Amino acid sequence: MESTVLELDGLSKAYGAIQALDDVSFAVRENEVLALMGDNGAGKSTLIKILSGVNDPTRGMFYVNGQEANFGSYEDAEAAGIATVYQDLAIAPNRTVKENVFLGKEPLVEGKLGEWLRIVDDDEMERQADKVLNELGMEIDPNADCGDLSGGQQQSVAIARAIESDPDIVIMDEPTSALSVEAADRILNLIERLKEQGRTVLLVDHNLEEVFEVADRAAVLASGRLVGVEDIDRLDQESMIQMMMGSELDGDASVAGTAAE
Ligand SMILES: Nc1ncnc2c1ncn2[C@@H]1O[C@H](COP(=O)(O)OP(=O)(O)OP(=O)(O)O)[C@@H](O)[C@H]1O
Repeated sequence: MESTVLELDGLSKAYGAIQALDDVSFAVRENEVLALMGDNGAGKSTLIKILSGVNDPTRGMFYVNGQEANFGSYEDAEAAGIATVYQDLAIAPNRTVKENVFLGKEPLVEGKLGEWLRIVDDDEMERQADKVLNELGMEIDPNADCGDLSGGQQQSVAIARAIESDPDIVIMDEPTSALSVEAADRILNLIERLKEQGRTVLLVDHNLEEVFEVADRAAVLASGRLVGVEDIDRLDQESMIQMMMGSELDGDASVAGTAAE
C-alpha cells in the first residue's frame, strides 16, 4: 500500500464570482509523478498557488506528510517540503548559476568587521551548488553567467534551485513549454532523476506525449472540479481529452469521490 505525501481535502478558491477551484479532494502518493491536467482555466495554477503558499484557499485544507498545512508564504511551503518551479522561471540572467541556485538564501560568513557585517560565503555556495547540480546529473559550470545559458539549461538551474531545499514534493508548472524537443527531453530525464531521488513530482504539462512518458497518474480538473485521478496506464490520449472536457472515465476507479485514498 502506497503512503500519501500530500492530501487535499475539499480545496476551494473563489475570485469574486469566479469559482476557480471547487471542492477538490485527492491524495498524492509518495514518490509518484502526478500530472495535473486540465484545459485553460480549469484551475491548475490556482491549485499550485495554494499548495506552494502563494494563495490561501477559500475553503478546505491540505496535509503534507500528515501535517495540516497552514502556509503564509512560499518559504513556509518550502520549510514543509514543497518547492515549486514556476513557468516564468525568474532566473536572474545577470547572475551566475551558483548565485541563482541560492538567490535570497546565500550561505553567509563573518566578514573582517565581525558578525554584524556578514558576507556571502562564495566557496561554500560554489561547493553546495556543484553538489546539487551533480546530484541532478547536470553538467553546468556553477560560475557561468545564467544569461549565457540556453533556455533548457536555465530551466535546469531553476530546478536545481528548487532542489536546494531538499523538498519531498516538487511542483513544476509547464517546465518544457518554452523549450525545443531536445531540451524538453532533458527536463523529462531530470523529472525521472527527481523520482529516483525519492521525491514526488506534481507536473502541469499541456503536452500529452510528455505526460504519458513521464507520469504515473493523472489528476484531471475541469471548470475547477476534479474529474478523476487515474493511473496513466489506464488512459490514452482520447480518454485523457474526454476527462479534460469533464467526462469521467468509464469504470470503477475514475470518479472524484473514490479518487482520494
Ligand atoms: N487572480 C485572479 N482573479 C480572478 N480570476 C482568476 C484569477 N486567477 C485565476 N482566475 C480565474 O480562475 C479560473 C482558473 O484559472 P487558473 O489560472 O487556475 O486555470 P489554469 O488551469 O491554470 O489555466 P491555464 O492552463 O490557462 O494556465 C479561470 O476562470 C481564471 O480566469
